Amino acid sequence: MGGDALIVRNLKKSYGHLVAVNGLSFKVSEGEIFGLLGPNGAGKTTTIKSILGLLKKDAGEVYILGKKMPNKEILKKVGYMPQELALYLDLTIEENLKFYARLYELTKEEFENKKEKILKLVGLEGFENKLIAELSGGMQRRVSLACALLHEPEFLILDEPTVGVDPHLRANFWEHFRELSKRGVTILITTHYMDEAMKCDRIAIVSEGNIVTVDNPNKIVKETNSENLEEAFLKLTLYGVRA
Ligand SMILES: Nc1ncnc2c1ncn2[C@@H]1O[C@H](COP(=O)(O)OP(=O)(O)OP(=O)(O)O)[C@@H](O)[C@H]1O
Repeated sequence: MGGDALIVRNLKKSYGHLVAVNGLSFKVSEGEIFGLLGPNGAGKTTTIKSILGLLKKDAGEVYILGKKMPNKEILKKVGYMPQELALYLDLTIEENLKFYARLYELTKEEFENKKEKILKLVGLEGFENKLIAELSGGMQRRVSLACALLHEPEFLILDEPTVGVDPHLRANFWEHFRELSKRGVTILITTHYMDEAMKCDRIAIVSEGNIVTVDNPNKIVKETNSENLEEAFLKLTLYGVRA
């Protein structure tokens, strides 16, 4: 692993009186798969959106790939899969992919080359002409992931990418994430699945806008004297045990 792909310092974000992110600081190394784990409402999505500049942070500093955010140029090197569906329902899979390709300024040739590969990865070859509205929820998530990966980003931010995706494809996705990481792509991912969190190099457990612990998931299990990550997670987020 190389230098820091992401530096977050003292990030704060409130919605009115509600403090969603309460001064988070963490770093993610180049090529690392870093998970954000936390109960519903812990502040994970707010953290991600503030990192990307989609939400205006109240305080703190964020650097992605060495550049202070917000920075539009850096966003070209970032792939983002939001939790909510960011697809045009009345367009086909191919038309949605094309839309993202234009956004990321891919040439027609680059698009054609990458399209096949990406559709295969998400298990949607042959479905190019299907309307998004006609797809199942899981299939729509797969198209969203394809859109985030199309321009081969150096930094991937995935907000619960595998919700509604069947176990077989979930395993495929994770194999691909690991391959990307080996090639130096950095991945910041949120998940509620403990088996996925165990596959991360490190995780930050977030609760009520604060980081409770950041470490390798196996170490967190060990240091909280837990049988597994789920038990460690419950101890850390319900009973406030520190790892
Ligand atoms: N636009 C908003 N306006 C007001 N409050 C918000 C808004 N978005 C989020 N919140 C609140 O901020 C807190 C953090 O929400 P956030 O979506 O960041 O949590 P999360 O950890 O991503 O949750 P989940 O696991 O359910 O996706 C919650 O209390 C939520 O209700």
